[in-house]
Amino acid sequence: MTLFIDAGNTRIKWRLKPEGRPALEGVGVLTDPQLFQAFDAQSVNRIAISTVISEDARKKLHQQLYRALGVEPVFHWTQSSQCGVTCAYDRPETMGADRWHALIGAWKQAKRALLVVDAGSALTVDILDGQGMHRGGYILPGHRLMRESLESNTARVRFGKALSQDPSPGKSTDACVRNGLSWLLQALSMQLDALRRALGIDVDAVFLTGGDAPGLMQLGLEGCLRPQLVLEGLEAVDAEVTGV
Ligand SMILES: Nc1ncnc2c1ncn2[C@@H]1O[C@H](COP(=O)(O)OP(=O)(O)OP(=O)(O)O)[C@@H](O)[C@H]1O
Ligand SMILES: CC(C)(CO)[C@@H](O)C(=O)NCCC(=O)O
Ligand SMILES: [K+]
Repeated sequence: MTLFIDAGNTRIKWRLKPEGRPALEGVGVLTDPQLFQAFDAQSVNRIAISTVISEDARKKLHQQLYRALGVEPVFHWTQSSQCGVTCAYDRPETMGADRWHALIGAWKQAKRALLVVDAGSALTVDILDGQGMHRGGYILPGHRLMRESLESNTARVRFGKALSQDPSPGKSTDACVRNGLSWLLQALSMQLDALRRALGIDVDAVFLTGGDAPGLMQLGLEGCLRPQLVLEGLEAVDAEVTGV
């Protein structure tokens, strides 16, 4: 069976699909040596990967998987056109494979104009029109990266880790920062909503994924939560390549 992997900048998500049995899924971090020990070495005969990690980290992941499972993994990258979706980039190979696979996962389901919001380490927004043409997107720092950049570039702005869902003005450093990020993400939700309406996209065609997606929904962003959207697109791409 095939092992599907989405290796992001922070976390790695995987899915195994045994025939006739429910899929096995998991989340981990690349530095965990136990990560792949859960897989039965006998039964995995193909590994398909979507990744945005550095070339060094990618080579390491390749080695780890080969050692653990005896299978050479196949890496899937952004193409100019695939599975009905056409990339807007002049240089498609420079667009993150996670964005591409998320778009394909969403297109496979919706087959109409749609938005994908991936709120992971970075937050990305991508637009597809009703013909599957990618109309471009946005890349922003994610919630954790925004907090970290504030913390590491100021001396006196110190605050707690807990996320806030309160966008009201703060009256302490901690509340100013935490509520400030909520306020910003609420503004982002409003922008996304305006974009969606301007493009005539209904709520069911807004696909939300990534660790911070539930938080965005709590701040008012409407859409469908699809935590495994990248893996879903990766599966479609791999099926097209292998002809299964
Ligand atoms: N258990 C968790 N571990 C890490 N991040 C988490 C967790 N729960 C929520 N988050 C939030 O999720 C965000 C990271 O999302 P996600 O796990 O999708 O990242 P990622 O997939 O590793 O990132 P990317 O794919 O963009 O590299 C962080 O900004 C953090 O606020
Ligand atoms: C933007 C991220 C980090 C989101 O995971 C990833 O898709 C990436 O590394 N992209 C490369 C740059 C681009 O997509 O244009
Ligand atoms: K991601």
